[in-house]
Amino acid sequence: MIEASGLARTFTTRRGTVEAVRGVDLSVAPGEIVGFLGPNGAGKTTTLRMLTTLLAPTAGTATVAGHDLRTDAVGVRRRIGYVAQGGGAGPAVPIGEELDLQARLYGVGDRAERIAKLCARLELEGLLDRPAQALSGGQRRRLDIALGLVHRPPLVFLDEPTTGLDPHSRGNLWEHIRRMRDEDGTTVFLTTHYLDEADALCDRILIIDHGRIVAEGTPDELKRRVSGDVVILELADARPGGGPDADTAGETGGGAAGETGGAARARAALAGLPQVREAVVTGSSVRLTVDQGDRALPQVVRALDAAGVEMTALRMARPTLDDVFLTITGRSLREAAA
Ligand SMILES: Nc1ncnc2c1ncn2[C@@H]1O[C@H](COP(=O)(O)OP(=O)(O)OP(=O)(O)O)[C@@H](O)[C@H]1O
Repeated sequence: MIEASGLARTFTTRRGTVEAVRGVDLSVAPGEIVGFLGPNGAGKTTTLRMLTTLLAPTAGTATVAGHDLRTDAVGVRRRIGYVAQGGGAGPAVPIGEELDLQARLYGVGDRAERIAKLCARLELEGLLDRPAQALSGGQRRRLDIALGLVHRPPLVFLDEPTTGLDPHSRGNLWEHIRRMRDEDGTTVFLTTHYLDEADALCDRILIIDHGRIVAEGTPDELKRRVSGDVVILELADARPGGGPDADTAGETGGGAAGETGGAARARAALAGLPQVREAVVTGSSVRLTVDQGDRALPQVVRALDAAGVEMTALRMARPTLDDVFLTITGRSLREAAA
């Protein structure tokens, strides 16, 4: 649905040249929800504006929804929907008229039917007499999406769709975006700087920083690639020698001298498991870094059982996308966006 190669854009300002996008290659399959994630100023909007024909690339080529970006911008525009970043109060006309005008502009034949269906789908029924200024933030974003979808585009671009919405409205909008794909097969390309949004909504994520794509994959792949999963064990008996009178457990890592009895036995039992990459002991806790935690967990339990190591608790934690960004760029996404 999208194939782009070496897409770049520089801006010339009074202060000099800004390389907003420095050569982006990307490929989006039909029916995918792809998230373009990065901090403020990373180049997300500039890339989106190029892919939607609003901005000419300085270099690179792309085919979008079957049409060449450089030679057939009109063809691209007919086949895509673009929902720009939120903001602005919108015109004072009733939203029903706004939707009707948009449908006329695109030459939609069955306008009334299309608008009724979209409004039912996006929970805008009963609001058609109101102007956009009289809508809540969530309703306004749903109207923006309805306007972008009125001509049934197979591909829709959403620029930061949930920025400024409260958590309930964000969750609600995610549902609508998912349904758009599940029920109509619409391909969705969205930008966001919310990690939870990319994680919850997207099949695949592209991470952009300083105008370049620095990582790409499903949310799970990205998290696994960077840090593995973390399993935390609480040992019933972590004291030296395992005896009831022993006192300090101490902090050890990597099998240091003075490791406690239970912890030493746990480490020995886990050493042979291929999925366990690292074990760090802190007091009575053992923190394991493992590949594919859901598969490793039963084996960890069996190995500890066989070695007679008693546990009081066992939990698995997944690395977050923020960990991914931190590992790749050396900065947290929040710091980078500040
Ligand atoms: N018209 C312009 N003229 C000069 N510089 C620009 C222009 N548009 C964008 N830039 C610069 O290009 C870089 C990328 O901007 P862009 O808006 O694409 O980032 P973004 O990732 O979408 O950020 P945000 O999350 O804040 O929307 C920034 O340094 C920005 O200041």
